[in-house]
Amino acid sequence: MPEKAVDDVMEAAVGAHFSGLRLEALRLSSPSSPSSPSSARASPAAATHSNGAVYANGTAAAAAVELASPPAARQPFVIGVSGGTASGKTTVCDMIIQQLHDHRVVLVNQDSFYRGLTAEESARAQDYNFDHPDAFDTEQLLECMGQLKRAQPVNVPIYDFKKHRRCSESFRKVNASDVIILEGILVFHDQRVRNLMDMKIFVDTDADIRLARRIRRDTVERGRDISSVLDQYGRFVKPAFDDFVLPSKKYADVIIPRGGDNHVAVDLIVEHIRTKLGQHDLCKIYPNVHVVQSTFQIRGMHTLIRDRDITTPDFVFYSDRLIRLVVEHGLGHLPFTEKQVITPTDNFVFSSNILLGSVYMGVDFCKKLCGVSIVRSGESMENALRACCKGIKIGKILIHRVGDNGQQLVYHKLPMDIAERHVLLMDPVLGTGNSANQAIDLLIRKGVPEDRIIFLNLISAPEGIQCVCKRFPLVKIVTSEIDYGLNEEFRVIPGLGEYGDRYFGTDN
Ligand SMILES: Nc1nc2c(ncn2[C@@H]2O[C@H](COP(=O)(O)OP(=O)(O)OP(=O)(O)O)[C@@H](O)[C@H]2O)c(=O)[nH]1
Ligand SMILES: O=P(O)(O)OC[C@H]1O[C@H](OP(=O)(O)OP(=O)(O)O)[C@H](O)[C@@H]1O
Repeated sequence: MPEKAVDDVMEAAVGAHFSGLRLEALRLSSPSSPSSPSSARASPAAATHSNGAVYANGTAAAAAVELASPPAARQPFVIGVSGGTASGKTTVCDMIIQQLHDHRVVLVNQDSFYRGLTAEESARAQDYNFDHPDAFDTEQLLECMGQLKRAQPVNVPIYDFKKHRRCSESFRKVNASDVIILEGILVFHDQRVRNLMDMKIFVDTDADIRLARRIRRDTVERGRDISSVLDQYGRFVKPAFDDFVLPSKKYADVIIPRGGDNHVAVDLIVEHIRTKLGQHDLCKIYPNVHVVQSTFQIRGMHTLIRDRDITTPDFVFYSDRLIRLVVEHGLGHLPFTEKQVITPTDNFVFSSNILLGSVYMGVDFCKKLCGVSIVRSGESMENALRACCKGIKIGKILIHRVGDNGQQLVYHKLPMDIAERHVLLMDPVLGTGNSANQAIDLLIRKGVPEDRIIFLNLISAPEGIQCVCKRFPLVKIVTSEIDYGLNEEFRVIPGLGEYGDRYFGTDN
């Protein structure tokens, strides 16, 4: 916490009561500690790691170990879509892209990797087998897909179906994305290409329908006459389908009959992809980590509060909206009991001719709970909790990092009977996890069972999640976004800067 902010809290604490609990002790930067928030984190007594980064003592050392290996960027989800010629692969891909509108999705066509014919081959294009695996430059395809999987942009070649060759000067720039769809007649043929895929879809459409479509498409869009289309079909397209495409169907995870007409299949596929995308890899490793399901609204609010140029009132407004969502989500992890109520709407009982209200089978909220905010930023979450849970008791924890020896002292004011309550611990930013671990440690020493603590925050660094989950595997973490990682100054990146300063307007 910057010194100015510390003074403000000190001042406020002199006579202030928070939620009926008097704040007795505070977490402060010591006078000797530098006012810069970043240096306040890495104390002079901190250990220097072999990579040159400096880490604070205590539990931060655990985070330091994690920092040794940079957080893995989230890998894109790769979907392979195969099927015979004109089976409707493009339509299926378009439908998936449309339905995944709140994610970044890119389409890569295997067609783009046609080798392109030499002048000699071009002169006899009617004798060239475009449906054989050798017609594609699979090495280049693998290279491009590898780059995209590493979240790097690539230049994909552009193939001209009329001239049977690549446009040598122009490329299509494809950016890194959440989802990559690789589509083509032979994308399941090569095992190395298959291995890149998280999901394989085979579009299965009757051969006569495909042939009819192919005739229409090749004559209208690709400048060919019917007899050449039928000749190519009989000599190359059908034999290659039988020899290469159909045998690769066995690798598919999902087979879609009738292609793009099959809306139910596409809906189910999209639902599955959504679930997979919603699960950050860390959520798979640590089942107690929960990320609020992303929507355009949530991403829009994050875009606003992360923008360094946003005004303080707007920062507060959109933070509050996000906090409310996180709090509601967190409350959803509390235990409940079943409860029935009678609604005012009459329900006719035939046997006795009596009108009764209708029965609603519901649940009852957990009563024994309280909030605990980590001062100062955590206090920004108190109103949202109060708005959801009328009259809830809220305690405070303030953590002080003593400048020279890195030792951390924790002062607190907590409800007397906290050991009997479920605790919603609040702090908008989970960085190294050091503050959260100190707070959780204190709660456990006060008798709160580990599995009754739910830590609510807006953004988490993977390092913080690992640090908390390793030490307290039963604590639930509820967050609205997991960021890329920490920088050398232990700040979350991309992050949102000094949350407390921005929220309370102490950032000048
Ligand atoms: N004559 C000719 N045919 C080509 C050439 N390049 C590719 N093809 C054909 O293009 C076909 C591949 O495209 P398709 O899979 O049918 O096209 P698509 O648009 O992805 O198919 P759907 O979306 O499933 O309708 C192969 O069967 C090849 O025979 C070319 O330069 N000349
Ligand atoms: O996970 P960590 O690495 O411990 O970092 C997270 C802490 O940093 C922020 O507080 P800050 O020190 O900026 O103080 P403030 O909340 O009082 O502004 C945040 O609110 C957490 O308390």
